[in-house]
Amino acid sequence: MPELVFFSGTMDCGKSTLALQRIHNRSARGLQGVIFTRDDRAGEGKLSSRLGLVTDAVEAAPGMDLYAYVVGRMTQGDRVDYLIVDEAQFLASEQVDQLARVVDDLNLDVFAFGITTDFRARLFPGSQRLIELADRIEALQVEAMCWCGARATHNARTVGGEMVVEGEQVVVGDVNGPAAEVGYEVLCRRHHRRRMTSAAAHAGILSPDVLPVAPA
Ligand SMILES: Nc1ncnc2c1ncn2[C@@H]1O[C@H](COP(=O)(O)OP(=O)(O)O)[C@@H](O)[C@H]1O
Ligand SMILES: Cc1cn([C@H]2C[C@H](O)[C@@H](COP(=O)(O)O)O2)c(=O)[nH]c1=O
Repeated sequence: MPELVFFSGTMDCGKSTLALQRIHNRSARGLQGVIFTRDDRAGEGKLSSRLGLVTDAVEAAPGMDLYAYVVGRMTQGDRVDYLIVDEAQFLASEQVDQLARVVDDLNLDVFAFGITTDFRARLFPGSQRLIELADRIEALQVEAMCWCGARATHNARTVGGEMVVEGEQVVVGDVNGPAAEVGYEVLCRRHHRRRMTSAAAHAGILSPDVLPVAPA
């Protein structure tokens, strides 16, 4: 049975690498997929991994009907065996519904890859809909790590090196970026809650909620 699978995790946990490996393994067996992405750091119409691999992809622009696009490709005679969707968190909710329709009506596997929550630990619309509709949700086995050594489960945004909790939901960026700009760092929940990035920890800054003692 074809499936809608959501491979989810934090930033920098290997999602795009896994997407590229799936494409590679299928293409080695003669299978051809439609590769969608949205707002990849490498630029429009690119699916890139931090390991240096990159492939061309179809930009899943806002308002684009992904089901109609796939039907159009098949109607013009293109072979379509499966779909890969990277940066799936950025999809609109209705675009995820269109992916589910690809599975159910066109009998194709759809593998979606994306981060679950934003820098405020709130679901992205695309991720929320994937959690609601996916046949399976897979956590990546190569987990990203917080600076404390725990498994990283959350994404922090930094501006000028300071963790922020307000701002636009979508700001394309990278981990280990220049401190002066918008950057990201993966953290465990404890340190995300305490707003303690690696820089803050090394500076010895203690959050007020380290000791949950009510003021006298
Ligand atoms: N120089 C490196 N050597 C080995 N592995 C690396 C290196 N740089 C990045 N990686 C691996 O690539 C992962 C990030 O892969 P990527 O597919 O870009 O992540 P995601 O799409 O989840 O943000 C890192 O977690 C790490 O495992
Ligand atoms: C947490 C968070 C991330 N983003 C952006 C930053 C990156 O461009 C992508 C994630 O890409 P990755 O391959 O998984 O590293 O999402 C954002 O726009 N808003 C956020 O809150």
